[in-house]
Amino acid sequence: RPSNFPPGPRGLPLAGYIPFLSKLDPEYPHLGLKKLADQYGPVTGFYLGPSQPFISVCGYEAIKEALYNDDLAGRPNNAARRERTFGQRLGVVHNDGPEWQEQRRFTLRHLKDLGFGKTSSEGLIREEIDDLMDEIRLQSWRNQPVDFKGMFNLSLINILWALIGGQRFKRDDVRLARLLDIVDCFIHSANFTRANIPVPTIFLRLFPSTTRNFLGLRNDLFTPLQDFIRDRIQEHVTDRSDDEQRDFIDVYLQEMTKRQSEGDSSFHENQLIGVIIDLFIAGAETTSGSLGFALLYLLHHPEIQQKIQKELDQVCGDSLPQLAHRSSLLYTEAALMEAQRLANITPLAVAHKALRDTHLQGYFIPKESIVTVNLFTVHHDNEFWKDPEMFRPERHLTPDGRKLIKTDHLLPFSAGKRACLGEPLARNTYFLFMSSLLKAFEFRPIPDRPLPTLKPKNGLTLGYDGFEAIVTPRT
Ligand code: HEM
Repeated sequence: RPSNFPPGPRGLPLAGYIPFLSKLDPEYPHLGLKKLADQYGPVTGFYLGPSQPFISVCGYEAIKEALYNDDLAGRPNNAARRERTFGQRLGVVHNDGPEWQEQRRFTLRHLKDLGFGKTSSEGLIREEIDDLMDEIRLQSWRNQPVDFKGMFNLSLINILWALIGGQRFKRDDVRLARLLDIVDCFIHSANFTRANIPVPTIFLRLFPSTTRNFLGLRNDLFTPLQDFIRDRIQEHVTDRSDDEQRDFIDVYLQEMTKRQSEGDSSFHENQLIGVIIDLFIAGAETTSGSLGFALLYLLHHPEIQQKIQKELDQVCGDSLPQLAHRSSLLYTEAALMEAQRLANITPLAVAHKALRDTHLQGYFIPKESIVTVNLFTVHHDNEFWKDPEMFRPERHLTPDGRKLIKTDHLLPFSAGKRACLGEPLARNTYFLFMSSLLKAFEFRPIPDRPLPTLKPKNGLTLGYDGFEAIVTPRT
């Protein structure tokens, strides 16, 4: 250990702390790392194997410092991660340096031009809400319970795919079902901390499935998704025109042509596939998990559901809520914030990496350290929230209920240079789906059955377990 390295457990020679990682908390890595913070302090350091430093950052002060230190805005780079994108470092989520900057800026700018997070995408989101409501009406016919397992993923992939590829899928499209399975299986078979263990490429080549299972990185699942995206890109190549840019693929292809004539360029077909896979993986499960957990909390708290519905009726009258209503729907907004705080969909964000030697809370952080920010510990900060385990929307409102309290103790999308790229779209989607569903329907638990569990399904993000509810139209 270099001098002034953060305090933490020693582990074994050569293996470092690897054998003990899963023992910290067998189910949830963020809870395991929190235990280390309780013992060693907010910045804890240990080694994965003989030479890979791992820094776990917990608590508001240390996390804020880490997120705004640009030296910590890199991403781990290992062979297992590169497998997802043809053995190269591509895309936005697992990239860094000038290539990441260029791809992130381009993606964000052009998705915004296409309506990402603006009112112009409201129609697109509304179309998916209408379709989802039809499905709920169909399932709830004659008071049958509605099954919410995987219910939202399809709508969310459709919103993303409309912006990226200019199409939407039907609910019974088998290609879509397969893509959704891939995303779900990849995210929920993964283990956040083990995924960072540096495994040499030779092991991946010689024992691919053992290594993937050990790391919890099932990159082999991506082949059909890559093929699907490549086919759609080829369709765009043949039928696109320079005069009309229908979607993100058109815009990207145009940039590719322009840049390639200029020589060396980070814009190429495999890069585009990497970016699209990132948008799918980062965008669908996170938003779907947020919606599922918000509904679950409201099944557990019918009085809060009624209060939201009362506000929706007062503000929106007979119509479904729109983005324009948002600033008047303060209680609804507070309840949605509270559900995000408690659900902790991304409790450890995405792993960061130290791009150069730096310091955090006075400790020395060596270049190439993997750094995790435990957002869960901010959302469950006893001192700040007082009763963090309680679902209490009022905590996000001033005492007279007339203003929302915005605080950076609520960080579902993280912060700093690496903050979520999809935040504007995610916020609008989350608000429009939840408010529309609650305006149109009442959600109740199934009588004589235990309330559905709030215990999250583990993985790279925390998901809700499938649940059923009685859904009745509101008059
Ligand atoms: C409620 C839904 C969402 C939540 C809670 C969420 C949360 C997050 C978090 C915590 C990070 C990691 C930040 C860090 O490393 O410090 C992240 C990164 C990212 N998110 Fe989201 N996200 C959501 C929706 C979306 C959507 C809809 C998209 C795309 C359309 C998206 C695209 C991305 C991308 C591309 C990154 C990587 C950014 C980078 O590394 O530069 N996310 N998100």
